[in-house]
Amino acid sequence: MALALWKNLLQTTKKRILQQRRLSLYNGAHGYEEELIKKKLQQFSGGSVNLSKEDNGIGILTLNNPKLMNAFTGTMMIELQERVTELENWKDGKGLIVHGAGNTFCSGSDLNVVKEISNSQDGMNMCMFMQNTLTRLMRLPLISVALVQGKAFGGGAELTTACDFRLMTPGSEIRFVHKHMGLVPGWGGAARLVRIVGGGAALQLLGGAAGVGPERALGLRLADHALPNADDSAALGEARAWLTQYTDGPAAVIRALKKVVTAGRELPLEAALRTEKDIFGTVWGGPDNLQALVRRPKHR
Ligand SMILES: CC[C@@H](C(=O)O)C(=O)SCCNC(=O)CCNC(=O)[C@H](O)C(C)(C)COP(=O)(O)OP(=O)(O)OC[C@H]1O[C@@H](n2cnc3c(N)ncnc32)[C@H](O)[C@@H]1OP(=O)(O)O
Repeated sequence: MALALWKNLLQTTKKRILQQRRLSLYNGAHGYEEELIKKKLQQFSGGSVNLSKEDNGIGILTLNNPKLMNAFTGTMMIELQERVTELENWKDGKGLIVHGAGNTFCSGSDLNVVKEISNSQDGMNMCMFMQNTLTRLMRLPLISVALVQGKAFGGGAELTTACDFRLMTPGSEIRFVHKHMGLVPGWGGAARLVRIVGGGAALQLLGGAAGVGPERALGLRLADHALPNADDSAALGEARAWLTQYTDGPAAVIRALKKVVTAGRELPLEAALRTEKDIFGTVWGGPDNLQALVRRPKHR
């Protein structure tokens, strides 16, 4: 009995590790040394990344380092990875809101950390670490929203692009400041930005390194909606209400919807079609489908 349980646990753990590898971009074959960079990042502590999972299937991910405008310390990068793993294992989840504490989003990497890891090996490992985490965040079977209050600068701007939608409050600003730091985005922000706004607008945003408020962001299709309220809890409530219009419904169906969109977004057409077929197979004839057939709703 104990042996069977142990074997089961081993198998589940192996499956989970394999799944994380499949969803990640980099491994040892790419010269990526995860344990090395985690050990390094662990030295730079401060702030936290918190997750609360609500009964409505919406997760609230909070970047919590308001003293530094929610800049990412080393331990926050590690905590973000841990929270993403938690979300991958949350089978009832349907949506996710990413926001910052204290009425602001995130001012990127903590510049004190950047200075300490400015050598090439640490820089490449940190870049791969954050790309892995943000790619897994983007691929979660949850409809995700970045709630941009205050400033989303540098890596903070990059993080917004790993969400499906960006909502902006009055006075908020997304700004790719990398040029002024002698850098280009390294957390996958450029590749994702091109897919969101197109190559021309991405070059304007990166080359100009200027702040973009809600109105211009809506025009560029960088933002999906402007919220009326800048106040912390009111904005969170409004973001929740906005997201609920898309997450309302059975978890299995909402999660399957996000998966077919991820496939369409990332795969060549034939592979995306095959994936869509496989995901279709998971809901066809399933409980939600059979119940709908009994109800026979009219979609007037
Ligand atoms: C690979 C790295 C790259 C990436 O990941 O893509 C990066 O992200 S590099 C970091 C890019 N971000 C920045 O350069 C932001 C720098 N900060 C600012 O421009 C301003 O602080 C602000 C964000 C516009 C806010 O200005 P303001 O409202 O006037 O507040 P303060 O400047 O007084 O900020 C309060 C406090 O927070 C500290 N702070 C802010 N951002 C960071 C940061 N990224 N790293 C470290 N510390 C940060 C700021 O220094 C203030 O602290 P004190 O000086 O102790 O008061």
